[in-house]
Amino acid sequence: MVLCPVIGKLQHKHVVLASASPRRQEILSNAGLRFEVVPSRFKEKLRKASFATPYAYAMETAKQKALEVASRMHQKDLRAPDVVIGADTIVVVGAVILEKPVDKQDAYRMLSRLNGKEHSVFTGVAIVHCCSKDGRLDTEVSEFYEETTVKFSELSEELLWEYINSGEPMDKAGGYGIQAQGGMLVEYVHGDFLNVVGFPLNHFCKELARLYYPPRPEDLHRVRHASIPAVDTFENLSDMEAGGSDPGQSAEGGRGGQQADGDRSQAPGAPDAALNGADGRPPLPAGLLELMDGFKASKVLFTACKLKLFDMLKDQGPLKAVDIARKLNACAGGTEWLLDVCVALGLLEKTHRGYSNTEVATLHLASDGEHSLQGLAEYNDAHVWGVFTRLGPAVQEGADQTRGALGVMEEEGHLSQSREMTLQFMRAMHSLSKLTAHHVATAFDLSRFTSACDLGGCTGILARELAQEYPRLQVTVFDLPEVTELSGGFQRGGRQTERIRFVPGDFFKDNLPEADLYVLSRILQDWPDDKLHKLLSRISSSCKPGGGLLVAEAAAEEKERASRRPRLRALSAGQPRSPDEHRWLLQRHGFQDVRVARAGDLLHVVLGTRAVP
Ligand SMILES: O=c1[nH]cc([C@@H]2O[C@H](COP(=O)(O)OP(=O)(O)OP(=O)(O)O)[C@@H](O)[C@H]2O)c(=O)[nH]1
Repeated sequence: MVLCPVIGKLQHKHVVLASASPRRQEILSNAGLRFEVVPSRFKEKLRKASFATPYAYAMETAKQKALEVASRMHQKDLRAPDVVIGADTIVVVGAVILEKPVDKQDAYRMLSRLNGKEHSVFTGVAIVHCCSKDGRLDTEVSEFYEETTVKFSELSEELLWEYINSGEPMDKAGGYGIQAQGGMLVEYVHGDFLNVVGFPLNHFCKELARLYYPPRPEDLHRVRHASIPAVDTFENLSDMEAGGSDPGQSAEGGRGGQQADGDRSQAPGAPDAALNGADGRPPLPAGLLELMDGFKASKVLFTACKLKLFDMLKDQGPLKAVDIARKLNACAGGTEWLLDVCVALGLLEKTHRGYSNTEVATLHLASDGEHSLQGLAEYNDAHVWGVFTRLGPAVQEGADQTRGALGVMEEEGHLSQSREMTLQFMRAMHSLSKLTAHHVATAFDLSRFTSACDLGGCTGILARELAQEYPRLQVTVFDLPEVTELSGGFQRGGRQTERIRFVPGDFFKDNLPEADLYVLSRILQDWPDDKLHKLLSRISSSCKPGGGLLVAEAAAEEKERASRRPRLRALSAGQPRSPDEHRWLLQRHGFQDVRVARAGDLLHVVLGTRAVP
């Protein structure tokens, strides 16, 4: 059976899988693909440091594996197969790339690195189309990669060795097989499971769809496939190839209702498949209606946070509406409305005993939790909300476009306004940094540095994470005096606090504290080019040769730049820069060996070493 019709496109072609991996063979034959297996002899010895990203390395290795097989087969028979597929799977933890262990000790080293942590698994895939012309081999290569995040539980030495002695780790990237006993080591997986096993089947089908069903230019505005198009969509597209009816209509009505920009939410205009009337009336624009109401939902969330509703229910819930109203000193009717909307939004639960928080509300909306986003909600309500009400006039009148249509940084100008505003800003940054600090601190191995200075480090969340991760590191948080003065209120005790100090100052004016490593986390995006160059040049002058600069910014690879969150933020904070732009900025300011890594879902991190001037 061929469920995915695009696989059927390869049915009559001579397809070769250039891989000895039994897992890849199984995944592809389970999908209905018929192919010959010719393991590649390409030695996986490319210089990792010469690649900008780990996935670039995996894609190049996959390509070389496939090309080696294509040219060997061509040389032998003077005939090449039609298609050769190559793949390479790697595990990335911090800045380190792990492949297959060479022996048990190596497997132990790998598994110890992964123990208790999150890591990324990348599989690079190359699809090589071959053609022999006048005895010469012509190839056309399409390549892509898929990333999956995997977290290991905390595992005992005993368990690690037991697993290693089972023999399973030896032919597996990172030293574990998630599909077998290695699955027991894993706490969670985010992304495509088969990608971890060795072949991202879903992305492969999308890539085939892209190659075999390119949309006609006139259909581009209508057919937007982020997912593998539904079977009926393909059939219509095939009809189109054969000169059939207009596929655009049915493609829109099919299951492919996701946006091409990578956002998983339904496209605003995309119809709900079940409501797509056959009577010629337009389908209900459910996504659009949801967008129209989006601001109301935000305001409900902000109001409930401001009233400290989630704090009250965390400590005292479940409570009846009248009791909540009494405690809030609010009107009973109004309170009940608010509570019921919170239930509808998935923030509260309602039973015969009254209202209580959902798990997500207790975790992220109560003010004292480790993962609380209260500060962000409060800041968005008090400030960003107002900024966005000026969007219309700002678009018309054309504010300073370098900072986005609104011409203001969300964070700009408030620090000097009032102590309360500064605190609100700090609470928002504190909330956000808690989500990302660990990823930033561990994106690269920073153990060679003994002192770090986090410029604009605000409440010291990242400093704390750095100190925790690197026991030799002394960390300075350098921020404006009005910020450092208030930062004490955010500190928790702990041994690593002894290695953190707060120094007041302005990074545009004052001498920067001495350090081996300078850190800029979510700072560069807030400044226009002239200021940014000024700041980088000041850091470059203070940084000794061999010292480092670590920059963390909103993830902004091409596909992400187009997606919803960064786009909305860009309205008030300017367009995020891509990893390549950051690499170039660091190089321009005297940093070499610049490397880029992902830090969780939200950020990318760039690390450069100061060259001898
Ligand atoms: O959870 C799992 N993770 C990884 C694997 C298997 O690991 C290897 C990865 O190695 P590589 O990409 O170099 O592929 P090879 O096996 O050497 O085959 P090639 O001939 O294609 O180079 C891969 O086999 C994964 O399947 C796993 O099984 N589980």
